[in-house]
Amino acid sequence: MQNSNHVVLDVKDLGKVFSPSSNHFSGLLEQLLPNCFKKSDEGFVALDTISFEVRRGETVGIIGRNGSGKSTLLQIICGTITPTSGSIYKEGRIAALLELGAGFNPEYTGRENVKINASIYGLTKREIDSKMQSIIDFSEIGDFIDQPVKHYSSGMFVRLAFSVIVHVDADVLIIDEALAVGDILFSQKCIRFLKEFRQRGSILFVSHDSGAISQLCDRVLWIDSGIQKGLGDTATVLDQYLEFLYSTQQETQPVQLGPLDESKREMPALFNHEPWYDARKDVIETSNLSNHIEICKFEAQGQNFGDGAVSIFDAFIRDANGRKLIGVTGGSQVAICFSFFAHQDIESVIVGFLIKDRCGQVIIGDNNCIIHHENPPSVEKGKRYEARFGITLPYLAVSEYTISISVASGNQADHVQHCWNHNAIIFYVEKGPVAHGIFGVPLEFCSLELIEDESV
Ligand SMILES: Nc1ncnc2c1ncn2[C@@H]1O[C@H](COP(=O)(O)OP(=O)(O)OP(=O)(O)O)[C@@H](O)[C@H]1O
Repeated sequence: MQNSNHVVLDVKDLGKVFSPSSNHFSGLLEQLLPNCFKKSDEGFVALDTISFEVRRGETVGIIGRNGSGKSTLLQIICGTITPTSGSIYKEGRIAALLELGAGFNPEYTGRENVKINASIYGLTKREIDSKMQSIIDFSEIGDFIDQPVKHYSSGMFVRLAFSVIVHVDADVLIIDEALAVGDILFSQKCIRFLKEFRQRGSILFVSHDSGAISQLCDRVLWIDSGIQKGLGDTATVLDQYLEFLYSTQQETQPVQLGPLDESKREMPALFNHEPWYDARKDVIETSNLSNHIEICKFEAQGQNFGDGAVSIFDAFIRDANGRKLIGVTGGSQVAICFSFFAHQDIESVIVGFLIKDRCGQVIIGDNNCIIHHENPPSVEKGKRYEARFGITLPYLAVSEYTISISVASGNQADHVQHCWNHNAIIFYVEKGPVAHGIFGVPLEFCSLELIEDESV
């Protein structure tokens, strides 16, 4: 289904204040993390004037750190918590997968809980009976369906609860984080269902997993400490959120440096070995499957964040001979490069890049941590440097891509961002040989062998 302008969920100026006595746990958290908490005279402000809408056929993601108010918001929308202020307009049948086991009675069997749950969603007894086997099959919990759910693992709870909402013909699905529980095969099955559901319904999806959010969501709402920090297209809001997670640092210093004139510089060959071998290379390169990639110029004014100890002033792609490229084909050896100026001496420098697709999903990302693990590089104040990552480009699927680049220091687990540039390089792929998947790799051979002849 195409997104329409028809609004199925309209949340306006929603607020929630928990009374001080309502939860000892939040009181404890408040003592431990005082900066994360806002108080009002009446109690703890869990949500403060949240407004957004979900249109028919749209998938909206909700992100935010732990305790930011995501579950509270979903519970208010589902009617299990009353808001302190604001209003909600809802249309159609809403099915929700909230916290683990919510809505299940632990003493009843899985089958009994399915009956109760499905009837709450408005299914008749006849409908429930006709769908029961399919619900059990989807959940893959087998004979456990006749055990009391108090004996279920958390994964089994999610399987059964998800299976119920798959079968209730909802117009709007509300999913809280739950896909993180359970095994990867079931998670993939759920993601496949949600992708298919998007064709006919709307989804509100809470997750800490920006990969899942970028795969599924058209727009994202970002909440922090109960305050709406962002609402907009997925890639933009995920970038803002990432920036915020690093935001203990100050603004980047303004970039005033231009690219260096390379016309008089000798550039040595960057690679000393052959690129990959693809048995289809000649066909691909001489046909309209050639994976031509058009590269845009570095945008100095692109979004930066970091503590400003370095300024990135150029980013580009070089070919194997070191020439800056405006176009390239998938399967070529290239170096993803960027130059920066060091405003101070820095040790243990980490340089890295992320290639993301149009939805903000990371396709490839790497840094120098492993290659330089024995001898991490340092930079000196007042000097310019160029970071280069030599890779063989895979064949990329038709899309628009961006490359984010960064300079940090420390180690993989614990580092300070000096300068992160979102979307430093933008490039486009208009055609290519990728048959399935996100990108293609060389097909070195493909054969069909006779292994036994039973006709003789
Ligand atoms: N019943 C309650 N009484 C008092 N405070 C509550 C209550 N329920 C939630 N809170 C507080 O409201 C805040 C928001 O909680 P909520 O569970 O909505 O956050 P969240 O974003 O879903 O977190 P997480 O990502 O960890 O699931 C937290 O500080 C929490 O302690």
